[in-house]
Amino acid sequence: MAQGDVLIDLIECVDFAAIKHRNQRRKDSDSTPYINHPIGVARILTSEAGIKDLIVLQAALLHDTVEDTETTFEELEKKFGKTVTDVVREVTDDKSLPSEERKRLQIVHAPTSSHEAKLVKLADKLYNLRDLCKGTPRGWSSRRCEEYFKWSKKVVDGLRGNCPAIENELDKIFIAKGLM
Ligand SMILES: Nc1nc2c(ncn2[C@@H]2O[C@H](COP(=O)(O)OP(=O)(O)O)[C@@H](OP(=O)(O)OP(=O)(O)O)[C@H]2O)c(=O)[nH]1
Ligand SMILES: [Mn+2]
Repeated sequence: MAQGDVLIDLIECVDFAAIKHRNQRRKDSDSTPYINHPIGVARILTSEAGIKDLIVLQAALLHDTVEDTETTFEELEKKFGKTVTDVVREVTDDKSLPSEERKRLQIVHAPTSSHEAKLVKLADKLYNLRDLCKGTPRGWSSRRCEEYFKWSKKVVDGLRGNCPAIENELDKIFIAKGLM
């Protein structure tokens, strides 16, 4: 694919995700716009892990649109194609399930997910854990934060061997939290 076409495809994803997440905010003290998260996840993949795979970067930008907005997989497939959509599908929790079950399934599904989905999930976890290191999300107890670190370690253990740069950064956090 020509470089110009790659850039067009990426900007389409940034624009689509920005529109879909436009009314959402992160749970930090600044109520940061939610779109900072998917953009930051894509940036971890490009700037920290050197990933240039367009499918992975598109999936990173779109990864929370179905889970957290009214976006459907059909809509994604029509606009961005089946390959990107399948990666988003792999990293999307089924919100109809109770939270405990969703958390359990992330641990179960991590080891058998595709390489592309593992990369997105690793960057997603790194971004969220860095946020947690900066402050407690609105409405969270310190116990809930601790549980999130422990659970994340179990998910990440199933994603290992796919991206040393990101795994190394995650390990620094797990070591600092006494989990390794
Ligand atoms: N650390 C942190 N997380 C925030 C903040 N604002 C929103 N989030 C989102 O909260 C989710 C984690 O909170 P949970 O309570 O465990 O997730 P749930 O809402 O799906 O049950 C993450 O979803 P996710 O990206 O889908 O990842 P995952 O945790 O489901 O894998 C994360 O993006 C914030 O300020 N700090
Ligand atoms: Mn996310």
